[in-house]
Amino acid sequence: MRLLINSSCRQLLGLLNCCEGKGVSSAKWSVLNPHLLLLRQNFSAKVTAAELVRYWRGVFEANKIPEAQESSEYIVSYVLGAKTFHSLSAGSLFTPLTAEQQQQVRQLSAKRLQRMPVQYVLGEWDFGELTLKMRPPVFIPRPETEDLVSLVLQEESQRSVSPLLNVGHRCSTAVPHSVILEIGCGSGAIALSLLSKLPESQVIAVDKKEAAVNLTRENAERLQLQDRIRILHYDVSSGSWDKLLPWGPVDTIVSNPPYVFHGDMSHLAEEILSYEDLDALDGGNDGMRVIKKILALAPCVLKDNGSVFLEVDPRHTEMVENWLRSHPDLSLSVTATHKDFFGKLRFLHIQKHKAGDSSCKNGFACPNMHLP
Ligand SMILES: C[S@@+](CC[C@H](N)C(=O)[O-])C[C@H]1O[C@@H](n2cnc3c(N)ncnc32)[C@H](O)[C@@H]1O
Repeated sequence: MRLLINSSCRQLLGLLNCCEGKGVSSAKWSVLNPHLLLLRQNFSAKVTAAELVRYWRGVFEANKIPEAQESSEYIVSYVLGAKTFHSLSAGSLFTPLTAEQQQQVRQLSAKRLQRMPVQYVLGEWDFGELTLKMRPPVFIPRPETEDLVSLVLQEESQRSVSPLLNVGHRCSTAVPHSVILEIGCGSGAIALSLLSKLPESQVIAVDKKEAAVNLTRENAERLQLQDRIRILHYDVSSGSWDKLLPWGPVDTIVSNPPYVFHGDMSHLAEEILSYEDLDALDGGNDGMRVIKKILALAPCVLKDNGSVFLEVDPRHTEMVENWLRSHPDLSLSVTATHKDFFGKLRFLHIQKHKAGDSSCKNGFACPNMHLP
């Protein structure tokens, strides 16, 4: 990293000498080339947020760092205690940063220059209305997954207005609180968003990676949502399922599983390949390695008519339908597909049919768990 900065400074000094010698005024050059601000910064402590953003954008661009403008805005805003550059007041935009603040910006920018995703650089990121701690290599939640949460919330709101429940001789609109199982919780983005919106619900959040389990736990405590969540170190390929039922069969399973086709993995951005856990993304040759395990598990832990909500690759919508048709013993079928905000088929709603052959009795081996 230091090498990168040093070499770009050396090049810059060469360029400066060369250009000023050819009659380009230094004032004009400083507009053309934000690198000059670094040199200025070394001589003068008075650097404003706007100037720093401009300067680091230039350094990032010179080093071919993607999203140079956004990266520098996020870093400078973070150091000034704001979420976005646009939310900074005019006062803080043009007030010089202290030496400590400038140093913090330098340290964070140095990480970004090493292609670290800005979410890990800052150590936190927003998902919906929650601010979550981020730590490599735990998967960084993507914005489209917020729509997966919305689909589960929609289903929950329908449940709460559905048929009147007969409570003894009285009728009531009360619906028993739902139990939701999230498979592959990562930082806890989905599980904690659901808990924060569903004050009566309970969530079991599982992940096969200890780093993810720990981060979900930390985020749950930071958000004070730890009382209604069980966070378990669990691999859905393990073939066991009884530990997933602390509250009995679940109403809903939700998952954003690893679903990238193995052949597509090498096309991912350097930021992802170098910092994120590739196991969180790689879905095997057909992208369905973990999806099939979730579907095989579903009838064992779901209530009758329970739902599975999955985020998938657009190619999976048809593949999953075909796979479920060829496994009728699972008693599952796709009831809806939904597009993401790019218009790509991204989400599947799958439902368990009412008590079929596959319904599993708690404590007995589930016949579906050994499907490939
Ligand atoms: C795409 S990430 C999703 C993380 C989080 N739910 C989100 O949307 O930000 C997939 C997660 O599934 C976990 N995972 C992968 N294989 C698994 C398995 N066999 N059993 C349980 N979790 C698994 C990974 O560790 C990773 O945290």
